[in-house]
Amino acid sequence: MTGPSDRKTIAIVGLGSIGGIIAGLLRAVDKHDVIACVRRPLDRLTVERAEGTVEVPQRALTDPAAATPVDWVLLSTKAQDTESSAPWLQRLCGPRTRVAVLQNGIGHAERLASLVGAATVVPTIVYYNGERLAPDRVRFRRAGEHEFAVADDTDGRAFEALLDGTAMRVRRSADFTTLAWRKLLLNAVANPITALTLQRQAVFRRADVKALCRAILEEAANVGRADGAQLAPDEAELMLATLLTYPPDAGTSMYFDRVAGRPFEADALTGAIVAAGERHGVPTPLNGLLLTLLRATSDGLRDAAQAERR
Ligand SMILES: NC(=O)C1=CN([C@@H]2O[C@H](COP(=O)(O)OP(=O)(O)OC[C@H]3O[C@@H](n4cnc5c(N)ncnc54)[C@H](OP(=O)(O)O)[C@@H]3O)[C@@H](O)[C@H]2O)C=CC1
Ligand SMILES: CC(C)(CO)C(=O)C(=O)O
Repeated sequence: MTGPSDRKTIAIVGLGSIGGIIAGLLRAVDKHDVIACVRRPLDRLTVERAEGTVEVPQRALTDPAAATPVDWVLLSTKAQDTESSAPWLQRLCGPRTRVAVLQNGIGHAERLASLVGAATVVPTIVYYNGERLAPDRVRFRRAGEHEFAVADDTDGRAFEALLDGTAMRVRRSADFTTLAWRKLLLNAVANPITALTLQRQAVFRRADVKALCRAILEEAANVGRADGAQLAPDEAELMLATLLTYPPDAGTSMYFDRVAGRPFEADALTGAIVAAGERHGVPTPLNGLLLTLLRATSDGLRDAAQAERR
């Protein structure tokens, strides 16, 4: 049972697919004070999910100057928007604040180190699938046995406790690096292929796409092993099998960016694999090719959006 002293203040920066879902579910349980840190006003949130739709009022701030230090920040912007979240982090972080990073990719702590002052960074792996249907409406799909993974330490346990009552299942692991690489492998194929083909996950049912994914995954897994991840000899095959457990009509975060004409999270995902390959002397021709295509497509979307605004 939550006592008055267990009630925490939680600020969520990045109220999109992933942040909208966790904000809505935390608010519904009402064990903590949830503040949405947003760029446009928001007073309600609806989360669609298999167990039933949740509709909650939402307290929101639109100006970082109005924010004060909180117990927890949940950062769920795209990785490339981390820098632009700095004014929020500056106001929300104090020495007793924990900043849980709800972003794909590896190296969360390094990405955040210069932005959080004396606060503690808590890396997380997000397994659920989110789709933003409107600024105040998100769709939540579970994928696999857990919604999150964290390190099995004091901060990881505190994150798990924070979500108590939300029905979010948190895996604690003594080998966070391996889990982070496994998730990155999934993103190495799921995100680029859906974004570049402009198709939802049904595209992974094609034999030619599966063969391509297998080759991309084998290359990326070699990099992960060199980076310290304990990956199985048949990790590529395992990841492909995991990918095929997603419903064919599920999208990916990068697919939604393509549809909306937003820049891609290319450098934090495929780019992280290529960069780690360079560091360890492991060749990455396929991931390198994907990275070039992603960057070129992403820049094209940005240029088209700018031209439309003129
Ligand atoms: N979607 C998914 O299924 C999954 C996504 N992830 C990862 O989760 C992270 C978030 O992805 P996702 O939720 O899909 O992304 P979205 O694009 O849906 O949401 C990102 C949100 O960040 C907000 N934002 C960006 N910059 C700022 C800023 N400076 N201040 C305040 N808000 C800001 C955007 O606001 P605005 O609306 O104003 O643009 C938007 O609401 C990514 O790292 C992604 O890879 C992980 C697992 C699954
Ligand atoms: C694994 C997947 C595809 C789940 O939504 C994801 O992490 C993303 O969309 O970024």
